Amino acid sequence: LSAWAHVELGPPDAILGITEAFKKDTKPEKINLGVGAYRDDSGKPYVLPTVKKAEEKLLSKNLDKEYAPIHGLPEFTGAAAKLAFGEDSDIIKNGLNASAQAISGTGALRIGTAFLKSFFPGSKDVWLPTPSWGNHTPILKHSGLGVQQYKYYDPQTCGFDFKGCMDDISKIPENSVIMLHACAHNPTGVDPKKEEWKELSQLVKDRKLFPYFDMAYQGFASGDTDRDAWALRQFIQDGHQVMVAQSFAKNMGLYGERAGMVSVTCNSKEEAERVLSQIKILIRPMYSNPPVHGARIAGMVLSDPELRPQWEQEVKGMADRIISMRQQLVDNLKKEGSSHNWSHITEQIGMFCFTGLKPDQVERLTKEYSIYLTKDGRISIAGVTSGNVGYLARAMHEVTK
Ligand SMILES: Cc1ncc(COP(=O)(O)O)c(CN[C@](O)(C(=O)O)[C@@H](O)C(=O)O)c1O
Repeated sequence: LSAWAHVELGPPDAILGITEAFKKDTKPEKINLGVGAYRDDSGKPYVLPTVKKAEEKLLSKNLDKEYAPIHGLPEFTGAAAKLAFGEDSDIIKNGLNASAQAISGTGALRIGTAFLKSFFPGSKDVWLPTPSWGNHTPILKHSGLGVQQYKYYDPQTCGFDFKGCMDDISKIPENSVIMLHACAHNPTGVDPKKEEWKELSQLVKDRKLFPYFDMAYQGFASGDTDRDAWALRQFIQDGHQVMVAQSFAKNMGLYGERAGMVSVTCNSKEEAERVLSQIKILIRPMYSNPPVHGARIAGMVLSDPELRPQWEQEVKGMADRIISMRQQLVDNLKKEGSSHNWSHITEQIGMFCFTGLKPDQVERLTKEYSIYLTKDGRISIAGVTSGNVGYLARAMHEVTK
């Protein structure tokens, strides 16, 4: 009898499994709106020109392939910290951030939650918005933490349930961890307004909650990297200690290079050194040290005086294309004669649109039109192009008549 006779076939991943199904579909008009990966207007993956330029510069340096430090390449972690906290942030000036390169945003969340499990002095429950990124719960469970939820999305308006969110947060037990999406909330695309963020910050402080920011889309939401880090920086300005997970998958197109970082803000340089030492002890038995190529690219793009401004333009270009696709989708839905209010499609921000489609309507889009999206009705606007937006609008109109 095989040792694995008892192993059951697990379900496909709710998000990445959509791409697997899409690849099997042979219909020419098929559209993949599942995974949050940017495509240009011809539906092709986009390698940023600054990333290509950085790779050429790196190649000419003939670098070795030695191990990176456990907590990553300093030329990456230093630049990534400035991107998140701001070029002239006191956190950076006073060395108050304990920052470790991670295996993209997922790795940053995994290490950060493992650190919370071992060292957070309060509750081991982490409070997620409802809904949140599908992988947040499995990551928290992997780290041995509990998962609780607070209200966030309002299905009636397809917008932010600010009142419900504040009510729920006011009931979260003190000294718990609260997960916040810094910008471009996944899966809803719904972000609090600045005034609402300020009230959330005050309430999180009153409740003595610890904010863990997941910032996977900095620059990709509004097109401006400072604007997209506003909530994180506002919380820090309001005196919160924070943990933040960064990803360069979307804003630098480094999906498969797995470049990310986890940072914890501390009260002194000495405390940051103690915290980092413990993060390194968590990393070493997990994967020992991170991949160097993506970090070298990201570090160079962020700090090279010629590449940095170009990159900011490229990120803005991606954000702008998505914003214009949102508008074109709404215009086409109107042209199809849809009587629904689709204004949430242009009010939401970032990679995703929470359409409000019901599971049976989602099912029809896939079965009858070969349009692939997650069961919850989330579509990646990055998969919409001027070539397929008309077909998408017609299909959405047909299934929502
Ligand atoms: C909120 C959030 N946080 C972290 C990540 C991690 O990303 P990475 O590990 O690649 O840096 C994603 C990516 N989420 C997806 O875009 C998505 O929801 O489709 C997709 O990449 C994924 O892995 O699910 C995300 O949406």
